Amino acid sequence: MAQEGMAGGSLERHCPTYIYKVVLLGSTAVGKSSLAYRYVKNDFQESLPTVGCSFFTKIIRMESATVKLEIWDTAGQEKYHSVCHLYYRGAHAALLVYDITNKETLGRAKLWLRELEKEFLHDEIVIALVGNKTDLAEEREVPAEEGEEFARSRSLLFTETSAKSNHQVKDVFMAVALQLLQREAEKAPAPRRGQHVDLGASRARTGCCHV
Ligand SMILES: Nc1nc2c(ncn2[C@@H]2O[C@H](COP(=O)(O)OP(=O)(O)OP(=O)(O)O)[C@@H](O)[C@H]2O)c(=O)[nH]1
Repeated sequence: MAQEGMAGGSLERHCPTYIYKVVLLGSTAVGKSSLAYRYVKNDFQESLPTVGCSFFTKIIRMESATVKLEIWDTAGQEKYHSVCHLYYRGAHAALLVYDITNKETLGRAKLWLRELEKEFLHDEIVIALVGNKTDLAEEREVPAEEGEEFARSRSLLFTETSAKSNHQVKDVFMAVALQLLQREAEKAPAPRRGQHVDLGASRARTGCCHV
């Protein structure tokens, strides 16, 4: 459980820490590892094939809370498909990644969505559809509107990114974190008159910090 230390000063403000599991799902070579790598290490490498699953963490400090994202990067190759459900079990959020230069990968992302819908109740998991590789605009096969329209029809977050040129990578993880926090706030019990209530903890494990 994440724990923040005490900072000096007489004014203490309760600041919870939320720990969320975020899984990256999608076909092989759509750029899942590259997105995680760009977000966590702010770097891009041409070759990062995933064997099974790799793991990254990222801490986001916000005014009302600290969010620790545990990012599970799953391998997209078919041979790993049968074990993938083990990785997304217990996830709070999923990024369904496709490659905008390969229409088939959007179809695969839709199949992942079906799998997630079997595993999770509707509001149990935050899902973002992510069209990656916008730097390859000339090779685009999936119009942005198509991804956007599909995401809207299924109430998913939607962003197009480029791990290579660092386009909207931070934004997509931030949007997920904000939606997770918003859900915490919605689930928290209504405050009694005069009572101060911070964002409540439910499914997410929480730690606590005082600043
Ligand atoms: N042009 C461009 N290439 C990218 C981008 N993101 C990833 N790539 C390249 O696409 C290839 C696959 O990227 P990975 O990050 O390994 O893809 P993955 O989805 O993790 O693949 P698996 O581990 O096989 O599931 C690599 O050659 C990357 O350099 C991007 O935004 N733009």
